[in-house]
Amino acid sequence: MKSTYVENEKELAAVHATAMVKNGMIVGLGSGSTSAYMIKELGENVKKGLAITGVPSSKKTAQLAQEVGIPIITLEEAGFLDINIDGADEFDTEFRLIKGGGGALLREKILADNSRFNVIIADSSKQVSKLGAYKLPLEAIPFATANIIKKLTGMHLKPMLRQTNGETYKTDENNFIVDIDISDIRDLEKLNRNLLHIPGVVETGLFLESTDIIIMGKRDKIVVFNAKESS
Ligand SMILES: O=C[C@H](O)[C@H](O)[C@H](O)COP(=O)(O)O
Repeated sequence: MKSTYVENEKELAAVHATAMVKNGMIVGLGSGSTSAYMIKELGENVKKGLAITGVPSSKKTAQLAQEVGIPIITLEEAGFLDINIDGADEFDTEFRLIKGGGGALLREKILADNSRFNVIIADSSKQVSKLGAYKLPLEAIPFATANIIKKLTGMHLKPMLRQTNGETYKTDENNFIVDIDISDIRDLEKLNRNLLHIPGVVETGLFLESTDIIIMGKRDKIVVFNAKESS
């Protein structure tokens, strides 16, 4: 069970971010517990008259959005998103993220890539000076996963095939997740390129360039990091 203050920080950041969602917008809806706060708040705003459409990044998020009354459409129907709001497992001072703790990294990265503006919402435990205390998730196709794991072992990345309740975890796209240890890696851009070169690795949870703003809850305050202001 997470401490109450972490939950408060998540909710603070999530609610703050919803103020950026205006009438008529198409909104990318992230996955995970922080995004769930954002989706519930947006649902409240929809009940009060906010006219938006959501594009969910996972089946779980789609279900929650429907439960709280946010009309949802597919990415194909949307074409492009006005804003995308999502959580993160870690972020550093260069606006780089590890995502995919909940297994939704592939659709999340596609939404981030198809959005005009990307907002990350997080509690303060997600802020790190160096990415990698959290394991980096990779999405891999089942046919290739055993051999991918051998390659990753050879790269000293300590791969672990993700399991839940004794079964191999499957993503919404019916792929597997392999979690790797990147704590010793210095050049994340190079690592990401190398990982994506392995046939059968569909995507990585490294989000290196997509983030515009990070909204972080810190105790009872909000801290906003703006990528434009820092570059
Ligand atoms: O796959 C899951 C997503 O990338 C989440 O955004 C990430 O794991 C953060 O989740 P939470 O808000 O529950 O910490």
